[in-house]
Parts: sequence; C-alpha cells; structure tokens
Amino acid sequence: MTDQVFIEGLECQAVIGVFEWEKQIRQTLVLDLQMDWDNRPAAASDDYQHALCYDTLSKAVTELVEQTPHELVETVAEKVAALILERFAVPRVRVRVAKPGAVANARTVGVCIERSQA
Ligand SMILES: Nc1nc2c(c(=O)[nH]1)N=C([C@H](O)[C@@H](O)CO)CN2
Repeated sequence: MTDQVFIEGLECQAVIGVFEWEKQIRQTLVLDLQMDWDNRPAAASDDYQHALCYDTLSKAVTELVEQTPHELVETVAEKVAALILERFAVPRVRVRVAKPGAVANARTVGVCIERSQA
C-alpha cells in the first residue's frame, strides 16, 4: 500500500535549542509529514470518517511542538512521530523537522526520521 496523506511546510513557533539564549525566545520550525494511509475507503465512500484528517493532525502536531520547550530537533521529530503513530493509528510516518534560522549560511538544517507501528 503506497497511499499517503502529507502535510508540507507546517510552521510552528517553538522554544528550541541547546543554548541559553534559545530558551528565552521562540524560533520557527518547519515540519514536513508523510503518513502511510489507505485512501481508497475515503475515496470510494466520499466520507470524511474514513479520511486521515490533515487539519486535525496539523493542529495536534502544532500544539505538541509549541507547548513544550526542547533542546534538539531530534527530540521534536521523535515526539511528533510517536503522536501520529499512537493517536492517529497511522502504520508508518516520515517526519522532517527543519530549523531554518539555525545556520546563517545554510537555507535550512534539520532531521528526517521514519517510524512504524511496533
Ligand atoms: N543535530 C543537531 N545539531 C544541533 C542542534 C540540534 O537540535 N540537532 N541544535 C543546535 C543549536 O540549538 C543550534 O540550532 C543553534 O543555532 C546545534 N546543533
């Protein structure tokens, strides 16, 4: 099954970073999310109940990322993946967390992970 639901460029304002000055401010994190999901039942029935709602998912992820301070983008990626697997019963998720302000002469930096149901 290769169907997916995706969310690209989800901007969150997070307390994120290892340095003391970073703990005093909010910085932008940009998330790209790809969820394996069988889209055929939703398409066949045209019924929202069968769809993985990208709006609900975006709000849940934003709340998670913005409500708690973190030092590492790696931690954010793991927590986001765990939330999506557990709360939304997604079989496999890919999470990319970019921190565009982190390195002055790079467009962006960050991490990508892929996690599946145990
Ligand atoms: N692999 C990582 N490297 C670094 C991180 C990170 O979260 N993961 N964070 C920092 C600092 O917070 C940096 O973003 C400040 O500019 C450095 N390296």
